[in-house]
Amino acid sequence: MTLKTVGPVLLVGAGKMGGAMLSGWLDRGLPGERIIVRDPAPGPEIAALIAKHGIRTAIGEPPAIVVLAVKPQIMDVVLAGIAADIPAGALVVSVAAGKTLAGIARHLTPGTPIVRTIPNTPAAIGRGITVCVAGPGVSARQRAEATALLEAGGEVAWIDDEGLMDAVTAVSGSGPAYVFLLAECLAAAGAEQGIPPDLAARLARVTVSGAGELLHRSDLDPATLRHNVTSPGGTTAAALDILMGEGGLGRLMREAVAAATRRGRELAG
Ligand SMILES: NC(=O)c1ccc[n+]([C@@H]2O[C@H](COP(=O)([O-])OP(=O)(O)OC[C@H]3O[C@@H](n4cnc5c(N)ncnc54)[C@H](O)[C@@H]3O)[C@@H](O)[C@H]2O)c1
Ligand code: PRO
Repeated sequence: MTLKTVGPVLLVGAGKMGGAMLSGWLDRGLPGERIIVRDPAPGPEIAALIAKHGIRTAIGEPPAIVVLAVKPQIMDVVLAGIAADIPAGALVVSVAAGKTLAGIARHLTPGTPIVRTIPNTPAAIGRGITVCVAGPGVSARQRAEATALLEAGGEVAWIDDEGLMDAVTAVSGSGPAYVFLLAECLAAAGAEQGIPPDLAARLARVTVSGAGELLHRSDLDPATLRHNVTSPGGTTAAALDILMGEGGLGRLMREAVAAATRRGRELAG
């Protein structure tokens, strides 16, 4: 199945995540006329995409896929409002953190096929990863259709155990924020050592994105790439003694991912 034949797709919520997915779909050739966007307050960039690509904001041809990309906290209210507009047999794809298949199904006609997913914002440039779990009644064709749509944002992985979704959210859904924080902290630390702030920010940005690109292109694992930077007794080793020491990045990351996983469970509602 190709992206060009997917849909029509109704996107409910075109904020940071829905907007990133929309950009990915358009960049990779989903025609604007096969997309409907429902968002009471789209940002200027989304409004510009809607105008440029002739995207509809009201339902005409019934959608074959409905992508739910509103905040988990308002999902129940939004679902109650749009349930009647979801045609029988249409596939519902949720990207909401925490919200379970059963929690979404409660609002929909019994038997509605639902796929719960967690994408991430690099989907905007086709470099994200989306993890999916299918509810009962999702056909092989609908799985293929969901995969084609989500692959516009990068890689797609299917899992069978919905219980893993909160941990997945904590790793790949939230993960880009941890990497951006690393760039912020690296810049701030460089400035503290006397580098002018603008240059420190540039060094951090190019270093983090360059290291990410090297990881992306290389066949080597991250530990080997790290070893390749680390001369025995050198400067990197001195820094890694801190970062890999007790209370260092390993422990902080474990605690951070555990906290995000717990929060996902709370958001189930
Ligand atoms: N941002 C991420 O990195 C990320 C990653 C994975 C999953 N998610 C999930 O994506 C969902 C959206 O998160 P976000 O970060 O894009 O939030 P956001 O606030 O940027 O976007 C939400 C959008 O929903 C719109 N909206 C509000 N009420 C609506 C309604 N009644 N009908 C239609 N649209 C409505 C808002 O105007 C806004 O544009 C959440 O459920 C979140 O868990 C986000
Ligand atoms: N952003 C959403 C949140 O912070 C879900 C993963 C990334 O809850």
